[in-house]
Amino acid sequence: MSIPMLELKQVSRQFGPLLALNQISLRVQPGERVALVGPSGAGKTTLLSLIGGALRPSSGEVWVLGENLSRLNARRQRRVQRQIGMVYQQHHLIGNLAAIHNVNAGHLGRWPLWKAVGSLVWPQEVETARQALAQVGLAEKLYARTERLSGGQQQRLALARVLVQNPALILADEPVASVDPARSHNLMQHLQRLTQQGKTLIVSLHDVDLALRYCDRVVGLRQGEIYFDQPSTEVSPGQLATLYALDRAA
Ligand SMILES: Nc1ncnc2c1ncn2[C@@H]1O[C@H](COP(=O)(O)OP(=O)(O)OP(=O)(O)O)[C@@H](O)[C@H]1O
Repeated sequence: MSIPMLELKQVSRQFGPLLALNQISLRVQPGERVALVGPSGAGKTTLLSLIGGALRPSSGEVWVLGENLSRLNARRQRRVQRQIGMVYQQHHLIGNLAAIHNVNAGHLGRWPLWKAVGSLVWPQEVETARQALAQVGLAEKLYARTERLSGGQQQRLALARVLVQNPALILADEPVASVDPARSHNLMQHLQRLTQQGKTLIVSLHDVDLALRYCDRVVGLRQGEIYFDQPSTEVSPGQLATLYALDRAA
């Protein structure tokens, strides 16, 4: 069997006295499309941050691409990091730069410093950036100032940056927040297409319908624990109602 893209081994994370994640074990194979759903505060963002390496577990182990994230030296950590692309609620774009510079930020883990700095004056790899923007329907926005793009366009720009990075694993934290329903479907279709090209997707979603429609596996989180983990075709309305209702009762 191939090395899992991701493996969490009894991972817990505390913030002071608060146990945000409790003994989470999860294995994700390359090419899987996994949705994290659950009520606010269930631990979805914390889980994605642990996988992305932005947070360390309080106990347990996080393995990505066969490497234990806690045991890596700086060089190997960078190598794993380059294989992880992030799409956030806030797009983390630099507003006063042209779209191309934000797209080219996807190269930063690979480009030497001189090239990254030089590209701000004389944009590098323009054709790659143009193709990535074209893939998300923004071909004509290559030199548009980022802050003049609409929220939905900025979201797609953030996705173009991930396309340029070309990671093996994409982590998306509520990527369709503050986007109208048509754009939400459009963005999810883009993400779905990426996994059809062999990438792995782990996406947190408040919209359960999107999770069921675009992901093949759904992990329900509740109060820091996995409440269910199963193919989206097998998730029942009753399970979902309980996932959210239990939290309200707690
Ligand atoms: N940096 C932090 N310091 C203290 N507590 C935190 C921190 N980050 C998260 N938490 C707490 O951990 C719990 C899980 O938060 P998390 O953001 O992971 O939930 P979530 O499922 O992503 O919620 P939402 O759907 O509202 O984004 C919450 O109780 C939250 O308040």
